[in-house]
Amino acid sequence: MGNGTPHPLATRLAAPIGMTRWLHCGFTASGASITARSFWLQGIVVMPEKTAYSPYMHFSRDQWAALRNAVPMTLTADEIDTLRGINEELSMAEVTEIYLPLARLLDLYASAHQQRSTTLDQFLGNHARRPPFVIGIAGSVAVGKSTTARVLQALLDRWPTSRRVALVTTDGFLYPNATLDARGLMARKGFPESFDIARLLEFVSELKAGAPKLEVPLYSHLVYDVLSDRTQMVDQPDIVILEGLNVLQSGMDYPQNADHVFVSDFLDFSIYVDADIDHLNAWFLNRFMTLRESVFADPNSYFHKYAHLSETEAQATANRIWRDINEKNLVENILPTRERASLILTKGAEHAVEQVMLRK
Ligand SMILES: Nc1ncnc2c1ncn2[C@@H]1O[C@H](COP(=O)(O)OP(=O)(O)OP(=O)(O)O)[C@@H](O)[C@H]1O
Ligand SMILES: CC(C)(CO)[C@@H](O)C(=O)NCCC(=O)O
Repeated sequence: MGNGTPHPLATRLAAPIGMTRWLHCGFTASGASITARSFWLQGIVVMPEKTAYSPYMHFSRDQWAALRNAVPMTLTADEIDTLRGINEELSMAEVTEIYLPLARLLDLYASAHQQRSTTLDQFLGNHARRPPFVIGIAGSVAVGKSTTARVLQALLDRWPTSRRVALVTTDGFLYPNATLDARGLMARKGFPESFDIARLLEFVSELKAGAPKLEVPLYSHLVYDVLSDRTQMVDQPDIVILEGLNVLQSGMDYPQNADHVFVSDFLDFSIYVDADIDHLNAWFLNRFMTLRESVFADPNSYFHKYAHLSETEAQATANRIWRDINEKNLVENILPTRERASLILTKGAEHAVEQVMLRK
């Protein structure tokens, strides 16, 4: 532990970002000297989050929602149906107040990126390059990354600039269960060592070079494994949304990655979806209990073995999986990457975004 690496206990203290939250920092000389109000707690420097040096602009929900008014945006009934299909619990207020302004911002950034690429093409005398605008979405298991990614894909896909938007999840780059099992890593799914990071880096590097027809492995939550007979084709889209708990992790998190190139080196914009750890636990539990009534009944489901459990046993199982795997991974490997994001969405108990932080 040292040199800016947060102590696990320190990250445990980090509640969702807000006016009253205290932010951890490690044993760095700069961290210790920034604020006179910092104090020592069990060997950790703890300091108020809102320092004069915050690299973020903070928006309340209302301030953020107001940013959609600059350009009037309307959704047709069909488009609303599409979004309902993504997640029945998603409220339309959430789409119009949070995701529409965000899609507008991303569209502006994508246009600027296109102009920059054209300038570079002129300089290089190479007009064949088609590098996409790559958006990363990071956050805990069960925070709603997939829902956020699908809503943004649907909105950007229908945007008047009509760009082609591909959605890729890094879950496809997990090692198959057979490999994880052989390495004793089945209880470490989602941790850095469970990913084929070299393959993921090769994909993002080729993607950013504008390569055509890239084949991406697919993960199934139903069978709880990488699919051996299906892949996804990514063929020079204009925008790629790369969703996964590891998209902001650095080379230091991956000792197996000797090159020290990061996935985030290939991202043009990144979003961290954040929520209080107690909300995350509740959402994971709710999802587990809902799946138990539907998907677990399917004999192909990896969790079929849990279908017969009583409600109390099922809850205990879900809480154990949360505590021993997903919460641990969040505290040790995901939460420490939050402040690397270009934008942080902080959700409240009902999934409504309460605060938006955008890098200056
Ligand atoms: N905006 C939202 N409004 C209401 N419910 C939501 C929203 N986003 C996600 N949820 C619910 O939260 C749970 C987790 O969402 P989702 O599957 O999108 O998370 P995830 O971060 O992609 O998780 P994982 O990493 O496990 O795939 C689901 O039950 C989903 O229905
Ligand atoms: C596949 C991941 C790692 C991320 O989506 C996650 O959903 C997962 O399976 N975690 C392992 C523990 C669990 O079964 O929830």
